[in-house]
Amino acid sequence: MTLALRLSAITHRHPCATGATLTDVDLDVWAGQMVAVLGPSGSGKTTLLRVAAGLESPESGEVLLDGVDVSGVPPERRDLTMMFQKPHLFPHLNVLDNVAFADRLRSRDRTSSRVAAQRYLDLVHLGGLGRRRPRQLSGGQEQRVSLARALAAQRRVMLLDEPFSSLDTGLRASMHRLMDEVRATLQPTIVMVTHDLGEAELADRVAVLVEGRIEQVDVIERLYAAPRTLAVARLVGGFNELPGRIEGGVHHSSFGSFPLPGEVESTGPSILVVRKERLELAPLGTSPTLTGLVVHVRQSGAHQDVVVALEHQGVAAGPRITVEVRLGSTLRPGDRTGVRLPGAHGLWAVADTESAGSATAQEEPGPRDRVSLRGA
Ligand SMILES: Nc1ncnc2c1ncn2[C@@H]1O[C@H](COP(=O)(O)OP(=O)(O)OP(=O)(O)O)[C@@H](O)[C@H]1O
Repeated sequence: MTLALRLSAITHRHPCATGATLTDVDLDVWAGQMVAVLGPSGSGKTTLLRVAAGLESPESGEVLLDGVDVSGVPPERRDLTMMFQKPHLFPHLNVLDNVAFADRLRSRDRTSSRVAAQRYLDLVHLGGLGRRRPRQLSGGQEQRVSLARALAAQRRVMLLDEPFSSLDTGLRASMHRLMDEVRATLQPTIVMVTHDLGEAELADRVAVLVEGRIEQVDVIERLYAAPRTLAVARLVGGFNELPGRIEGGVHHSSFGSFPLPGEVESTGPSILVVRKERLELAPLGTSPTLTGLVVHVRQSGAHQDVVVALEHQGVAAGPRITVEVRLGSTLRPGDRTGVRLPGAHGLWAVADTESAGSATAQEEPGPRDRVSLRGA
């Protein structure tokens, strides 16, 4: 596989901003693949795309296209195209000529650029709308035309900045299906920024950006199963958190001692992060791992989330954990219940940097006071 785009050690600071917007960001994008940059609002996603496109200059670091440093190359001469949340179609051109525009810029003759544009319009299922003006299109159609135009430009890398976030749920789902089709047909190289986990699932790999730093680059399944940091776990969502400490591959807390999978190798303060769908409610008589009081039962999509305040020394004042129940629950708030944790293969732990930070003031933590992931 060829490395199409590499962002190497990018640090960026906006003029007048107090801190850096991006810090030491590395990102590799292989030809034909799609990488999603997932992060909360303000984490620096758009700035990262703008640096790649040459619309912002980083304080340090390099942007390489096919191995060539393009840091000094202006945006219009970089082999990249950008697609935004708003389509930005040319209002005075019809749909076909909007899509043919990049070819016309490359001095291709009108007829053959229109023939090529028609193929891209067919690909986005708007083959019959070539003669319309952009104002005669719906929002979803405009975004399809915008996608066709970006594809027709045939640039090395497409940079998509939350392109579907202004569409309603149904249209967004149909754009996601279209992206799958387009990727299967043309294998474009794509970097797409999004704050939507469902959208990130379209990509081959997801780079999680939090406060300007890449916290993890992984396939989506690993983000669900093995987040590297608490920030990643919280962004992905659906994790319960039990603070404690790891010693010898076992997580210890006032709620018990739980062996961790072999790849979690650490000592020190750490938080057991357990997915809500991996927990089970268990009757009290069956020696459950934990006990607690139901405080809330709510519908979550097709499932129910049962929120349980854990008991510690007979008082239900511990952390609240959520158990996802697929078949519905007869439990009601105020009921006492047991909860069973999965075996080691379903458990994961991340460094508790907040506790580790506060420990520094009282005691000097040892050099091994962090969670590291063997083989991750
Ligand atoms: N031109 C600018 N000057 C100063 N600060 C800026 C500028 N543009 C963005 N910022 C700041 O940089 C940070 C990152 O902004 P950016 O737009 O890259 O984040 P984002 O993750 O794309 O956010 P969103 O998802 O809300 O679009 C924010 O704190 C923002 O306020």
